[in-house]
Amino acid sequence: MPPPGAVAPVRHPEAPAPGELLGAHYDQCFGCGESQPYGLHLAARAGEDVSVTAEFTVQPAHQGAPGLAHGGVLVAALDETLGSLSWILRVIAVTGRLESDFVRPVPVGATLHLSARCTAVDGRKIYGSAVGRIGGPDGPVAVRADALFVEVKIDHFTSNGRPDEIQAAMSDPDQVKVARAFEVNP
Ligand SMILES: CCCCC/C=C\C/C=C\C/C=C\C/C=C\CCCC(=O)SCCNC(=O)CCNC(=O)[C@H](O)C(C)(C)COP(=O)(O)OP(=O)(O)OC[C@H]1O[C@@H](n2cnc3c(N)ncnc32)[C@H](O)[C@@H]1OP(=O)(O)O
Repeated sequence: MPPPGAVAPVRHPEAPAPGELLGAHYDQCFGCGESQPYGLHLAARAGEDVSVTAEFTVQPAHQGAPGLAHGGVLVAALDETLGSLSWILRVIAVTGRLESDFVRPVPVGATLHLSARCTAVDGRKIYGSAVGRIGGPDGPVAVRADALFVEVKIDHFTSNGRPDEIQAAMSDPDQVKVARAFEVNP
């Protein structure tokens, strides 16, 4: 729950337009990267205000029980969708806390229709909620989560990530472009 002093989130003036595909923030990301064979390959789009939508189809590699998605994978999908709100706020943030409810089992082959919105901002603390529905964008809720993200600087990654991957990312012009987009924040 956001504290009493929290304010409404503000859509960044240069945020992608509603409906625009956001693309991967890192090609090796388990959530959205194209280069992760068993990743979620989650594709997120900008929504109205400070919101996003995303889809993820459960693959056999994502099973927990026979024919059912692993709960941790579903939480990863919620986390990734919430993280994509960064593109709308133009702020780099990492998950500090994520509380999830599993409401319905999600079979392999099902597409999870996700939506997330930022509910409040309090300094570096960013609050958000997400749901995942099955059977269609208006289908029943299968999973949901409330989260607190904390704004960080780029050195959160460069100081803590394994040097091999950091060096590879910093020498990839596409990756540097993504990082730069978040550095200017009026
Ligand atoms: C060159 C390569 C660049 C690559 C990246 C480039 C660009 C990225 C761009 C876009 C991103 C787009 C999409 C991202 C999509 C998905 C990603 C998924 C997100 C994740 O999957 S990300 C991984 C999991 N995540 C972590 O790996 C975090 C580990 N963690 C920490 O790194 C620290 O823990 C941190 C930074 C969270 C805080 O540390 P800190 O020292 O900076 O700040 P501090 O502790 O003071 O907290 C400040 C205020 O938050 C409150 N607070 C903190 N944690 C709380 C909790 N759990 N519950 C309640 N309140 C909490 C405090 O109570 C205080 O509140 P107050 O100010 O009121 O006192």
